[in-house]
Amino acid sequence: MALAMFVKALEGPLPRWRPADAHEETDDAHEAAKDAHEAAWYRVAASHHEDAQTCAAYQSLCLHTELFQRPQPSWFAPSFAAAFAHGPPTAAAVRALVEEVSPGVFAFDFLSPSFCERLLCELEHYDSSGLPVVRPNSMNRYGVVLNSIGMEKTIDALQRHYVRALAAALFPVEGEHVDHHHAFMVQYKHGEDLGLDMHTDACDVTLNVCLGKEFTGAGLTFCGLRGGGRERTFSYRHQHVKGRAIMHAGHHRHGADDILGGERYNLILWNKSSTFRASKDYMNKVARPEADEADKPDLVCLSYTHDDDYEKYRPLPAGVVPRRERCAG
Ligand SMILES: O=C(O)CCC(=O)C(=O)O
Ligand SMILES: [Fe+2]
Repeated sequence: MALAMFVKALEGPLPRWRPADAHEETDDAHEAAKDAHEAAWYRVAASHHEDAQTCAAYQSLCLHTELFQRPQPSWFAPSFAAAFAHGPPTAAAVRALVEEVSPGVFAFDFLSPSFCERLLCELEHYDSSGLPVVRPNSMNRYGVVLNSIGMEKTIDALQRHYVRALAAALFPVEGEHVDHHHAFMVQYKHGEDLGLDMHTDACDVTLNVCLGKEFTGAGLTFCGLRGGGRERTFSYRHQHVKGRAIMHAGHHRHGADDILGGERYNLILWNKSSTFRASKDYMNKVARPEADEADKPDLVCLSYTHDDDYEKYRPLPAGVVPRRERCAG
């Protein structure tokens, strides 16, 4: 019976449950909802199917097959590999490995320069393969989602064996047990995206590591925590260094300053925790208001994507549609 239901589910969405005495007048509404539900299911299924085909196709084209397997100690900076040589380090050892460069922002040497170069070559090779490119999110017009090219298992292992211990030690509430993720590469250069508007991440704990290449400008500006009362107050400007990573809470407002010259590529891992997301702490977090627009913000902390009062303080950047028009449309 259970097997039969499972097979049925693979064929398509299960029929929606309806109370036996549902009134006939609601039939049309129910039918419309059922159609929408089914259409959504088929869209998701088609997209999974396309992703699976892309991953399989790229396996025979990729440059470095080891990048699609378990992470190796040689991928990491020596200090990072040493800290994990005998399994995940204690919280005290994690604290000794990282530097808290600003409250809630931790920096540490993470990847070896040669690994950064290999990963970048692979991602550039993917880009020139002609296979479909899944972009990271609505804000990044370039870059690629790593799971969509076949690296999901590698990133799963990276999260489980390395990142989880860091997130748990540095963010004991949100990061106690990160267990799923969205992993992507972002890129900035003249003629493409120059920077990234102020935002918070759709995750619990973010890991952000610079892969190179050479660049000037392109700092990462931090303001406050969403709902913390000082969300739009400047706190820190980070200068990325190849191989070095930062870890911060997803609800820490940040944005990428425009690049002035060269090219910058970063690998971003949005870590999410199922346990945290089922907790009261999480419910309280999402219930907090976005930004306190009563307070006078620091100009660098304003977001044209998220703040209704942006234009009260600054003209919109060229080409940006006012938020009220975007939201009305
Ligand atoms: O460019 C960066 O370093 C950060 C990018 C970022 O914050 C994001 O993609 O969410
Ligand atoms: Fe971000």
